[in-house]
Amino acid sequence: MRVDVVTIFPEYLAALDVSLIGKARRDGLLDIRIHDLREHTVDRHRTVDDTPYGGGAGMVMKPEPWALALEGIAVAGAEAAAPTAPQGARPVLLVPTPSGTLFQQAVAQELSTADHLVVACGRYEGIDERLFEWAGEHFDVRLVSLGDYVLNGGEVAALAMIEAIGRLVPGVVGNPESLVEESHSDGLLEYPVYTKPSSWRGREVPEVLLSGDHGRVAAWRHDQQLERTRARRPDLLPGDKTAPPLA
Ligand SMILES: NCc1ccc(-c2ccccc2)nc1
Repeated sequence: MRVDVVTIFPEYLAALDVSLIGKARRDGLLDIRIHDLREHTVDRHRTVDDTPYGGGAGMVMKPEPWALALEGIAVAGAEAAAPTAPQGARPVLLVPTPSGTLFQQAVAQELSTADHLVVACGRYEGIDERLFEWAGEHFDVRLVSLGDYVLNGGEVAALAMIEAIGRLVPGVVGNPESLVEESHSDGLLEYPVYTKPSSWRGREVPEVLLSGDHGRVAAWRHDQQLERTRARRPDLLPGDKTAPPLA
């Protein structure tokens, strides 16, 4: 998967050089490129923002630098893909924003199959809306939120989304088994985990986990998932949310 990230703070994305995603880049599984939006400004002050029409506090990001940056990426992506992929789907333009649809595991799963992901990290009060209208002609535009809170820009959310998506690309996680029993992969929160020592500061590992009875362990773990989901995220449970409490 090719991932291009556009930002005025390229250094913010240095975390993508580390750990699992960093290894996937070095292994060639993820082709991640970071672009400085200011490289696509056309004035000597390298202006990326201006005051909002209609007044109000803060500044708005100008559309032209974004269009120039995204055009260059779309062309480069198409050229890089041309020899192998037929005229494939349009690149996905992923825009972290508090006004987006909720980014969830199902969205990460869907986007992990994209050939080309372009992530636009806004700052200030956001990007001129006309940029997204223009981008719709060239990209599959996805405005997505991580949750109902506001950051100072899209970079932190971009890191989270790229990790959530990138780790699902085949080969990135060594043992695909570990992707199966994760929170949200089966619609429930994950069960509690334990490791050595079996007795720690007077606290014991649940006996069932030491029993060697794989059937009992699986049943106990599923019960724990249900109990945790009911207690912490009843909204994830299918059907009647007012299910009676556990007996
Ligand atoms: N829901 C997480 C999230 C994502 C993006 C932003 C953001 C803030 C300012 C400018 C551009 C994006 N804030 C929160």
